Amino acid sequence: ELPPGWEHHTSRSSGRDYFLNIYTKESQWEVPTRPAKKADMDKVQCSHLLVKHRESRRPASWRCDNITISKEEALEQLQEYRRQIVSGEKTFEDLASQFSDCSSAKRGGDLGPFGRGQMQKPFEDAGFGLKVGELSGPVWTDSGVHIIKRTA
Ligand SMILES: N=C(N)NCCC[C@H](NC(=O)[C@@H]1CCC/C1=C/[C@H](COP(=O)(O)O)NC=O)C(N)=O
Repeated sequence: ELPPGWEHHTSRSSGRDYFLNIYTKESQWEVPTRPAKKADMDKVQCSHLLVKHRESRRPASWRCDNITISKEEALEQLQEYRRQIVSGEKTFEDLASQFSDCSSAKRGGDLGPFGRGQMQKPFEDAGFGLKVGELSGPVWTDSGVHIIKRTA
């Protein structure tokens, strides 16, 4: 008998049993011993690619200690990254790791889960407005201009 919130499945490829959390859709090989955790609806998890410009609140980053490009130039760069992601030429994580002006670049842009009140408002509203897996258009904050991917 499984704890509540789990489904018992058999993997088609390996024939092994696995267990599916019916709330978060996460699966695991280990037999669950505790009830499945529900999605923490008041939090979202997002990754972002930030391009800073000379009017950013902190016009510096791990990539560049004095950022002088204009807002227009930052937007052009960001739109090119977005095009490459949407076309499938590049992955979000690759471009964020290489080009994001946020320290989260080291984690492919991942900011971890956050609730309301933590991020600058335009970023928060964009993140909470995305479906899981969806990619935002350009989002402006005092930090610069971002594209955001909601991951959970
Ligand atoms: N909770 C988590 N993971 N960290 C705390 C985030 C604090 C928050 N940060 C932001 O809103 C900017 C925009 C979205 C992401 C973000 C990242 C900024 C961007 O770079 P900066 O303008 O700071 O140089 N780097 C770190 O904070 C804020 N209220 O200022």
